[in-house]
Amino acid sequence: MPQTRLTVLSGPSGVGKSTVVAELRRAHPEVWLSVSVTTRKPRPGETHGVEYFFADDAEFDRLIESGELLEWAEFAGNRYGTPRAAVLDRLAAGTPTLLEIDLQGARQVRASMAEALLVFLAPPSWEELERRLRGRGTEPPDVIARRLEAGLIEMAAEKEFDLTLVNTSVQDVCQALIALMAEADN
Ligand SMILES: Nc1ncnc2c1ncn2[C@@H]1O[C@H](COP(=O)(O)OP(=O)(O)OP(=O)(O)O)[C@@H](O)[C@H]1O
Ligand SMILES: Nc1nc2c(ncn2[C@@H]2O[C@H](COP(=O)(O)O)[C@@H](O)[C@H]2O)c(=O)[nH]1
Repeated sequence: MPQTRLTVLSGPSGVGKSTVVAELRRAHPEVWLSVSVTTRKPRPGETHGVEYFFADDAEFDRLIESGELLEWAEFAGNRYGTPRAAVLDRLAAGTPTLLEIDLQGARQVRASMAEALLVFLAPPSWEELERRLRGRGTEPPDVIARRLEAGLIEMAAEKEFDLTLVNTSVQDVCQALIALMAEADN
């Protein structure tokens, strides 16, 4: 089976990346989403090995030093990284493969895998982004402020991506994303 092209989905915190990816995987279970490692504490309902592999700082340091991460970044006070081997195995097997990561991680993927498809997920407006992030209710106000600060930087980097999808409708974004992934492999 041919090697597939890696797809990366990025965008500011609260734009709806996880929501879009969950819908995409519901409708297209053949797509494989990388499970990242993070030093962030689990939110209620999150399970080790499902949303994330939750790690302490020492374990994260070890993963960096051993070269086991394809990319990693510090985001709003926590570290996040993509386990390298699982991604390379899936790509080699021809599995449609998706990363949901921040801007710093997307830049690292671009540097190491020039052929990757980088998709920027944008909010319909800044006000709607704030509404979604606050409405999710998973972070205290100081963390929301840090995430919005990072969001300003992410929004300014939109042009670095191959294309932008505006998350007005989760269904529409999923359809566009799956079409892009199929196109990228042809
Ligand atoms: N198209 C949409 N219309 C309205 N609300 C949406 C839409 N997409 C996502 N949301 C809502 O916005 C909130 C943030 O979504 P989500 O957690 O998926 O964002 P995220 O980009 O993954 O955030 P983070 O980067 O912080 O993990 C959630 O409450 C979700 O239900
Ligand atoms: N560079 C990376 N960024 C990642 C990775 N996994 C997730 N993320 C991004 O972190 C923020 C915050 O996520 P949250 O779950 O705490 O809300 C968000 O932008 C994610 O896309 C990763 O492996 N590398």
